[in-house]
Amino acid sequence: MTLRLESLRLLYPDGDRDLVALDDAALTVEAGELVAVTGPSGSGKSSLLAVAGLLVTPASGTVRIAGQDVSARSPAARDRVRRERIGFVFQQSNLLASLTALDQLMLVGTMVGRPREDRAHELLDRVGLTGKEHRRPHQLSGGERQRVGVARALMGDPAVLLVDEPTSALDRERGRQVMTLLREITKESATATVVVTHDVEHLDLADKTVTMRDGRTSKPLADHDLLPARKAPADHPPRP
Ligand SMILES: Nc1ncnc2c1ncn2[C@@H]1O[C@H](COP(=O)(O)OP(=O)(O)OP(=O)(O)O)[C@@H](O)[C@H]1O
Repeated sequence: MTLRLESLRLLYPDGDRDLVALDDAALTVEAGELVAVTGPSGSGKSSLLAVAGLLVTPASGTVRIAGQDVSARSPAARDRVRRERIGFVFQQSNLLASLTALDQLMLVGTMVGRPREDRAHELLDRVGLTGKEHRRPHQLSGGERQRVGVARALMGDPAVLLVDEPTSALDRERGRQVMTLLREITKESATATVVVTHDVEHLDLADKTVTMRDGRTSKPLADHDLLPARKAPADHPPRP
């Protein structure tokens, strides 16, 4: 399903005036596509993710999933869309300290009405954590915790995957593994994936990159626009 954000404007009260966090921001992410959102601190990246995830209601503009305007619905209906259609992966993985990896997934499975242990095992296997299902967060590395976070987000079979700074707490190699995993999952599960990242090093793993500045989104750039030298020549045969 396609995620489409159109003409988003988001204001935060700031003394006697409003701070404009999103200003005519727009983004389209097709199913099976990973779009990176980058930009300086305070440019509106987290705000864009919060609006896309129906956590915050914009002053104007729309959030469409599969063509339907889900931003205009009642709070209860938006909660349902969030539960049934959207998966979140957070910066610090946000795992519950007392739960094992398996139980982190089962908790979300229960919340979305699908507490399937076989699916939880399958997902933990998919993110490379077979044998570590019964470990608690403090018994896992930072990269492993982040991978539990990815598996957990997939328990509800989301159409839209929203990921906030997945590599910021990881070293370069582990960060790249997590980004590679997100790319693979996006293709396999056909999610419309948005990854907010400061980490320009891994932008080649995105299908498109959008840069934010002062609440505005740039025109999306494809990988080959950003990094022409890295593309294999076969991808770009010389024009006759
Ligand atoms: N809850 C809030 N109340 C008031 N202003 C806010 C709030 N959240 C964010 N802002 C402001 O909105 C603007 C956009 O913030 P946002 O967090 O979306 O930026 P960001 O690009 O994600 O930044 P960073 O990279 O530092 O996380 C900033 O000027 C910020 O100070």
